[in-house]
Amino acid sequence: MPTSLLLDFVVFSLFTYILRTYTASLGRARRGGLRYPPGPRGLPFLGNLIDIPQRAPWETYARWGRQYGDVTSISVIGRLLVFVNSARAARDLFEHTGTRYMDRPDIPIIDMMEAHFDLAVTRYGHKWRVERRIIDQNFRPSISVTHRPIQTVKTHAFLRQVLRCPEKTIEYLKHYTSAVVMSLTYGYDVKESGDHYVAIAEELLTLTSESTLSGALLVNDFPALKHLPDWFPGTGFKRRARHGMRLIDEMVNAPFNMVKEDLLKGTSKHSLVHDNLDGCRGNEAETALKNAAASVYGAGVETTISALSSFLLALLLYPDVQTRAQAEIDQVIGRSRLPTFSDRPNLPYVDAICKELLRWRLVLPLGVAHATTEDDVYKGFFIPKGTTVIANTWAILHDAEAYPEPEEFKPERFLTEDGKVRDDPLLVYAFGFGCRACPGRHLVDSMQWIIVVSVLATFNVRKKIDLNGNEIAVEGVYKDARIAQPAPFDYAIIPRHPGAARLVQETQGE
Ligand code: HEM
Repeated sequence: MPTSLLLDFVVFSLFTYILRTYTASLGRARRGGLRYPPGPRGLPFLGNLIDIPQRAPWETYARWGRQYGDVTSISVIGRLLVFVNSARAARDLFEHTGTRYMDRPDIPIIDMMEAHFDLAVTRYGHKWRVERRIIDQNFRPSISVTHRPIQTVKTHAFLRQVLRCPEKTIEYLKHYTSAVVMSLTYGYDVKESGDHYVAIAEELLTLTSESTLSGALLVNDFPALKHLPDWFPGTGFKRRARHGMRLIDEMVNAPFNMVKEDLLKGTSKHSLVHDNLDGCRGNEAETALKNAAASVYGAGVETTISALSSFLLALLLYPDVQTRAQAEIDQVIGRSRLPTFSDRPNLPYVDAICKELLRWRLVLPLGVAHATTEDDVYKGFFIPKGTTVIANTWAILHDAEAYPEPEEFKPERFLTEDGKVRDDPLLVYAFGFGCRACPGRHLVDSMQWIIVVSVLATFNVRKKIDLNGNEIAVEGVYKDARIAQPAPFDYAIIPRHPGAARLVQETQGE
């Protein structure tokens, strides 16, 4: 029996390969002799599967970009992948071609989990437009301004937590991010530890992120595998998919139903769901709202935590940055009050730190993969409909010509000679491209700024001292993951002066 199933698998895989090769040959007919974008030569059948590195793949793709051209392609088991390695090519493909590059690729494990609630993986079309509109309307700049009071209250709660237990600062940064997002989306106050909704969402995000990493699951390259029975060796991905479905059901429905119940009881607070439920007519509209709300958590929390964790790391590795920012804050605000959003125009160096944080350790070095909705020809190379197109944002924002010494954390690169904040045309690509660009970018802008300025105003972040009185070295290493995450590192964080601790304590009861 297993032998016949193994045979089935081989037949299915060959079928997949032949189908892709056949589709490619149709493509060849359509492309009238044009070649695919250049790239490294692959092996028969596997193509470039073994050329995809597990560590920092964006560096390899950038090298291919220098070797073969800004737009490079490889083939993985008959599937074409295109990498975009320069700002100019990204503009040409993503901004000057309408919606031709605005689809998402199919990912078999995502289909198996039925994770289509998530806007970030939703194919371009009606469902995407409806759910995207809900998020755009609730996070556009004029609405984002109204989110500031919640961000300020949650920031002060974070400062008090750090004062009480500084060694848990990273944990509290995570709490701050989910607290802001859950409050804006569902009007829900996240518990300080062991929160059910946060635990479910975190488990699901880890599961999907591990399952979609390149090479992580064979089923993503051989979709035919999903037809194997559950007991067949190596089909653990099926259990994983079923577990994912259960988590999704809980993550999408539980907080949404909580708001509905609270509305009936008259205890619901203002939030994205609360404010939009009234206008919901019918099941389809309600599902769209439910999906949009869950997408905000799915796309907004891990990404923002990544940027804020890199902030602590940057302060440890670049102590001069901390000193200069604190001097600016002392001069503009003094030491007798906490910063507020109205101080922002007078603190250009703090703004420059926030910009450099988005560039230095990119939250999503390869963005989120796009796909083509129709055939295209770029500079004489053929890119067929359905091709996965990956923007190498890391290569764009680490280009040494645009950003000298790109690996260094240098906020001053975002200042003009007379100390004003410089408008940088490329940084926006940290949030993606065209109509798929991140709808949460205005929220991030204020959520990140208020934490950065408040920490700098009240605490000193220093290297931790070991039992022998020596500083513990900080390597600044990142884990291998789709969303950048610093590997655990040691730090000490102490109030800057006695008055700072008092200011933080005085926020109790807000
Ligand atoms: C530092 C924090 C963040 C970064 C760097 C970031 C970056 C990105 C990027 C690169 C994309 C893909 C864009 C593309 O396909 O070209 C994206 C998509 C998305 N982001 Fe963010 N994001 C952040 C925070 C947030 C927040 C707080 C929200 C909450 C509203 C959010 C909601 C979304 C959604 C819903 C999508 C999917 C958009 C679509 O496919 O149409 N993000 N983000």
